[in-house]
Amino acid sequence: MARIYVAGHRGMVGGAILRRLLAGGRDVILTRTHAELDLTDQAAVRDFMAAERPDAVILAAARVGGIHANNTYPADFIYDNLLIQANVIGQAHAAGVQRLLFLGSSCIYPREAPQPMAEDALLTGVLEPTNEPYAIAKIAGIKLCESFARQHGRDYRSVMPTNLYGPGDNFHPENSHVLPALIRRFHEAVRGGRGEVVIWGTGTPRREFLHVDDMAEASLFVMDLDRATYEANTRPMLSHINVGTGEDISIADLARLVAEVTGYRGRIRFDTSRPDGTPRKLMDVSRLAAMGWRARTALRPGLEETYQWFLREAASLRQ
Ligand SMILES: NC(=O)C1=CN([C@@H]2O[C@H](COP(=O)(O)OP(=O)(O)OC[C@H]3O[C@@H](n4cnc5c(N)ncnc54)[C@H](OP(=O)(O)O)[C@@H]3O)[C@@H](O)[C@H]2O)C=CC1
Ligand SMILES: C[C@H]1O[C@H](OP(=O)(O)OP(=O)(O)OC[C@H]2O[C@@H](n3cnc4c(=O)[nH]c(N)nc43)[C@H](O)[C@@H]2O)[C@@H](O)[C@@H](O)C1=O
Repeated sequence: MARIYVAGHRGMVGGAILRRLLAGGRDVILTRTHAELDLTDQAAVRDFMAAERPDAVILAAARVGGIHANNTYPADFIYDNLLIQANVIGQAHAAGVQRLLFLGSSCIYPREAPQPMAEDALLTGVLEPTNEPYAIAKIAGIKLCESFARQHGRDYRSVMPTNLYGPGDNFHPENSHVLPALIRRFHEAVRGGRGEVVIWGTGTPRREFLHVDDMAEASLFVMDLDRATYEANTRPMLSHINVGTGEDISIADLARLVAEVTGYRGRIRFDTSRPDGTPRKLMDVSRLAAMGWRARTALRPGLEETYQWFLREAASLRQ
């Protein structure tokens, strides 16, 4: 019976990981809301870790947002995420926590990385400008875990998720990621009888979408790997492991799929004054596949399930 602290348990990924851990019934789960424990506050995180001394930490708390949020609030994205990561990872070590899983992001890879992007593409080229501050913070998170492993023997691991979606997502009209943003926009167009929906950019970028329940399963799979297997598959630097579906779709085709799922039959217009961001960021998921994990949820059923969740929860969505 391990005591596991899930940081960010009210978020989309943290919530999915919490559901999975509770369903497993094996462990005692520690949680704190943002109001109870601000992870940018080093003294508060130090006191929490010293008092609770969890056996393991899953770091799914972060300042998170889509291309517009990243492009508009770069200081918030680099500063808050550097603080959250340094505090949680550094104070976990100080409190003697031996096991930790850090969630990074696919944006850590160079904008022009060969596709699909393998783990060793990290730091081989310039990053996508629209989310470079956030990406730098995430790269620092990987290096924090790796360094506490090398210097202090900690078993601190990192997974790099591709774009995620599902229940508990952020559907904010401006600051969310593309998939939830389109669900909300097409839904409101149908309800409002509108004949046109505007999509940002050219529609030509491609994205890979992993359902958050698959991400939760993959996170615990990596967490439970024996250390020798994890280290053998993250050489030379004990670094990180990609998590994705291995398939991508253009934003234009995603929009058509969301239109079908929401019953929208009007026109789609592309607002090319809005940025496209990275042209493509398909993850090479062969390392994780070689260790025995693959995504199971196809995009169409995953989208339909997410839309049903959206309809049930629309009244209480994060604004
Ligand atoms: N969503 C995606 O497409 C992707 C996500 N990821 C990564 O996965 C992880 C989880 O993302 P996701 O679940 O989508 O994000 P969410 O925004 O849904 O959840 C983030 C959680 O972190 C909490 N949080 C933020 N700042 C603080 C703070 N200062 N102190 C305490 N808690 C805080 C939030 O609480 P509150 O809302 O109350 O502030 C929220 O519960 C992140 O590391 C993200 O970078 C990686 C790739 C893709
Ligand atoms: C997970 C990942 O998520 C972010 O990177 P991103 O994938 O570029 O982000 P996104 O999901 O917001 O956009 C994907 C594409 O979609 C197009 N797009 C069209 N219409 C809308 C729209 O209405 N909203 C949004 N958000 N995008 C739209 C948009 O123009 C772009 O071409 C970063 O957080 C990054 O750091 C990161 O980690």
